[in-house]
Amino acid sequence: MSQTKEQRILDFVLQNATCGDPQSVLDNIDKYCRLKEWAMNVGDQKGLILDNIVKETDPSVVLELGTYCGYSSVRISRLLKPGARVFTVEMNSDYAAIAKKIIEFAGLKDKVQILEGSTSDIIPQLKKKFEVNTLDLVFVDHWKDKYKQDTQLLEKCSLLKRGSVVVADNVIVPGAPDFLEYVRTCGRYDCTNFPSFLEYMNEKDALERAIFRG
Ligand SMILES: O=C(NCc1cccc(CNc2ccc3[nH]ncc3c2)c1)c1cc(-c2ccc(F)cc2)cc(O)c1O
Ligand SMILES: [Mg+2]
Repeated sequence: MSQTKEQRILDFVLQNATCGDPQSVLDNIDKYCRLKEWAMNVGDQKGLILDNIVKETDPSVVLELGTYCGYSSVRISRLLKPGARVFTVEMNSDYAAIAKKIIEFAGLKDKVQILEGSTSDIIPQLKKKFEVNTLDLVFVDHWKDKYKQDTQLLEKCSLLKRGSVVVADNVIVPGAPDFLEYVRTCGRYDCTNFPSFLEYMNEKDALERAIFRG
């Protein structure tokens, strides 16, 4: 059966990274996607900015929208204190299967729970089904036209508290203009833009950090 790009990324990690070493998993995904085949991981440059935001926030409960191959799940969960958790939502079951293997290879399966399905269905279940009270950090990296509606859904489901940090990837490329306009003008967030570059390319991109005011 012909392989997918995501299967080739997984194979490269299994053959070249060190089992139980999250940094080697990240380094090998970045190496493959820079040298062989581009893929939509947040990447090493935006990844360093994300690392700093995670370290500053020191979150106990993280929600990620858009798992893909698990690169940012590994990136975030490798920095968490014992007992802290990442819930990551992925609608594409092929991506979810690859991510599961990459997260397990990195030795982080006890910190990360992959929730398969649409954010629209899963976000309203987080409190009752997954025993979430509020979220300390949200990393938004799924369909760009769902960023705004899902941020509003998080508010509606009372999953954000004062100080909850929402970080969005790709606010320049592909862009999420309605999300940016919303968080910057609705009066409920303190926003900061972190200019960087599109993963593995020289094109400008940015992360946006929106801290919920409560
Ligand atoms: O589009 C992107 N990522 C999102 C994404 C894309 C496809 C499938 C899914 C499926 N996953 C999923 C998960 C949960 C969900 N809940 N509801 C729906 C749903 C869906 C998600 C993306 C694109 C580029 C990019 C491409 C081309 C280019 F030229 C420049 C830049 C760079 C990135 O960094 C990106 O992140
Ligand atoms: Mg992205």
